[in-house]
Amino acid sequence: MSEDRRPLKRALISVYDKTGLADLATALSDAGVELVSTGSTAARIAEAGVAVTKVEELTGFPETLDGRVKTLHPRVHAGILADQRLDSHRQQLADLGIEAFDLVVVNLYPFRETVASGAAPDDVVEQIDIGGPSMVRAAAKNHASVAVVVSPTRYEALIDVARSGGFTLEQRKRLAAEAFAHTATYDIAVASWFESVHAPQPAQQFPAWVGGDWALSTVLRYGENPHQAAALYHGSRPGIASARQLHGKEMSYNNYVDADAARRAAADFDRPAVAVIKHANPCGIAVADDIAVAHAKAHATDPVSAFGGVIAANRTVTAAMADQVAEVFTEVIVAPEYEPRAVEILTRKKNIRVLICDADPHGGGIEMRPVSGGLLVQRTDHVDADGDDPASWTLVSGEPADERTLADLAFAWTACRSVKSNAILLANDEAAVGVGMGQVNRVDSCRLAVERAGAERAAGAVAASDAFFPFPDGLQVLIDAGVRAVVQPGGSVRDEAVIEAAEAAGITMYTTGTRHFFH
Ligand SMILES: NC(=O)c1ncn([C@@H]2O[C@H](COP(=O)(O)O)[C@@H](O)[C@H]2O)c1NC=O
Repeated sequence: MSEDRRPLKRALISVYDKTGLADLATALSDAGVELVSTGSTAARIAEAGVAVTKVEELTGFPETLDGRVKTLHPRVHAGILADQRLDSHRQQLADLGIEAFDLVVVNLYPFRETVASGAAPDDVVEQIDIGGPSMVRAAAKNHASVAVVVSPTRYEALIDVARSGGFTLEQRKRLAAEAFAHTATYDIAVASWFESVHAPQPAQQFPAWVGGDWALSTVLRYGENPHQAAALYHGSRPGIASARQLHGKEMSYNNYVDADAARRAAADFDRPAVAVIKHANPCGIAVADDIAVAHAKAHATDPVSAFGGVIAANRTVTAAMADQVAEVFTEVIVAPEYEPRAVEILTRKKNIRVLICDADPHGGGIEMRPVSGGLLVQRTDHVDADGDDPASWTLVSGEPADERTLADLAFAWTACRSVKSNAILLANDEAAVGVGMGQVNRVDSCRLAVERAGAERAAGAVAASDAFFPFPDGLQVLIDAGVRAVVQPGGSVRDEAVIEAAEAAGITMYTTGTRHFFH
């Protein structure tokens, strides 16, 4: 037996979640561990036919105030906190007639779940566990003497250890680290609820404090580049970090970034939509009545760039779409669902990563981006913001668009939102035909979009610009390429000159009054 291994002789068990409790109590008792427990935990252990001492027998004080005070007693906490390496602590316990604990098993009141259930504030407050975290923190602090277990997922290992002589110091330290993370996560949930929901400051749009709560999902092979170590963490909201992978190699750092961008792009549309992403930008995006048709159109935007792309669909992937996808080397496909036949088709391809993720990519309504020394927080950019509905647009040049042109403009305007600024997107038949992305001036984005489209597709296309044209030069590039209608936010000090250029060319131009920068 390792020197720092401490046998488990006496355990305090107080759990809200009784999963696996009877088996645990039976196994611990069989291994010679004496059990002390709170109200309904003790009742459940006794029901399993296992000897247990009620905590009130230990404290000589009844569990009171509707359970608000059960274990908050020196006889409990001295038993947890005594550093059993110290003669003085052992002596003091002996003088006080208190027995030490070697093991604390606690799980907490379901605070998060109670909030999620929509319970009334008073009921939520009642689910703030006080005694539980106190015991967990005390045991974690005293890991030199005590092992602490905060999750039923650890019971199996705990039983093995109880039978084989107890935890080593290294193991107790790991359990303590887990326990402190557990209570910290719990307190972040409580503090966040108080800050944002229970005690908001109406004069202030954003909370005075934001807590982070990220758990390691996996260590990735590497980061953006092979020399960068990287890992994936997940939070409490569902999203790409918790997507289910049905097939394919391990997701990479860049795969996650691109899959997130792809989902964001496809989710902006109500109709079936497909986005093909490369380096976080769409190289193809389209809508149609059928998801396979949307994919065929999105692929046709730029078949060269689609090679090695990341595809997101906002509908169930059909066998017809899967057949098309299987023909092109694709890194990742992510969708809310797949037809069984589509999975069969896709999983025949060795390299494609097939992901299911049906979480709303805009869920939560808040976006956070770390910057050095801080965090930028903003409300999520929504396509349904004022200005996105064509009915609210202002016709500033040319004839009002016919139905088809207006549908193409609305598509281009929405699709343009997922293109990194400066963004210009040319579209036809509700599919992108040329995308100019990420340029440091708008003229270059216009040139790029036209070049990508090619002369034939640019002529007669519509165009969307994510922000106003600061000069007529960018617009002129589009006009010269034969673009028939343009939608842009407007609002430049040179709007007049820009509108004049549109009028001189006789093209239709709408302003939206809303900008959709994306960095
Ligand atoms: N108040 C206390 O002294 C106290 N001591 C333990 N608890 C919690 O009570 C629960 C277990 O209670 P029971 O065994 O009655 O189901 C555990 O989730 C534990 O974290 C307490 N409850 C809340 O603070």
